Amino acid sequence: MSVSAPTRTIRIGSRKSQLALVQTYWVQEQLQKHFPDITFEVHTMSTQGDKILDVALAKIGDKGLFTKELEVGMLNNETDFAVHSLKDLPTNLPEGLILGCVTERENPADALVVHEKHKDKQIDTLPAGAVVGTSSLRRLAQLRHHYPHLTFKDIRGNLNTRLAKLDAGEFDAIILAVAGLQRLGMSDRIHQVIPAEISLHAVGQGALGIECRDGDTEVLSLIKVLEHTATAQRCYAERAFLRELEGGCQVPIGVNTQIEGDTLTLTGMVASLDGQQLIKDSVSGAAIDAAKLGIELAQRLRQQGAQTILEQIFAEVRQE
Ligand SMILES: NCc1[nH]cc(CCC(=O)O)c1CC(=O)O
Repeated sequence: MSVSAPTRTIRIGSRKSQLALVQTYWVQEQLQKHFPDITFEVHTMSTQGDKILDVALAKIGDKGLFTKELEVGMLNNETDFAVHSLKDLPTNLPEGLILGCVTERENPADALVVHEKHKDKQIDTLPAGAVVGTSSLRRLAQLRHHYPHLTFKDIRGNLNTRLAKLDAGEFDAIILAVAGLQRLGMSDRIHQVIPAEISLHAVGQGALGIECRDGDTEVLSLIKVLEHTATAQRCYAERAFLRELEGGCQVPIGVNTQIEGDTLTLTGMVASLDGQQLIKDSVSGAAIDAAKLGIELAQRLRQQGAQTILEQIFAEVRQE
């Protein structure tokens, strides 16, 4: 009697948002092509971040707002790996889990999306008092620094909700990640790609991070086929920089990375919430020493006053 080899099923954890699903189905499709004999199943879950929609993100101290439930699924052996927007994945992962793969990055920059009445404007020509929506302290601090005449207002909800609020006239403009709009087929809403000189992007922005169990060599060998080395090196440098600086809450930290040959250049900034202080510097070195470069840049910014800015922010958040 012949017994055919049982087909292995790999279970992928994902959030339910439209963006999360587009990203997870992309990973599923790529892996299915590489491994036609394995079945890849998507298991969706709601995370805390999907449920709490009425509180400003910056005030929710808990990191891993969009990842915790997915991590519990892997630790309980209900799923085998999880697909995240890398920028939502905390720099310190729970015991037993690792960042197993970083995929090729889309444009990591931020985009300006404007209300129709400002279609002839750019970020530097929006009128004084124009209301700009963002929930990110990083975007807020950098834009306030450059454009103190603009008014900033918190905005929450998924991409479609935010765009609807903009179109309804609640905001003159909003800031969103270029990558998210591209992945959802809404590139036509990108009015301006904000230059890195004005706003450094978030750590990991535009890349996907695949998290799995530490030591699960089978799953690791599968997901590694989607790894993009240059993106991974850039993101390891960015994540080391953030890990070295952050405290217990969201902080205005931005980065930019470039790779030329074997050399990686990491630029990073820390700003005060009012945008009045902004400390920025760069380091270059071997791309294979990515994490070391991140730590080195963090130490340099500390020496230039970043520590004082961060302590002030931690104290303010604690008081609220
Ligand atoms: N937490 C929100 C989030 N997480 C990932 C993206 C976009 C895609 C990316 O940066 O990879 C977004 C939306 C945004 O910032 O506009």
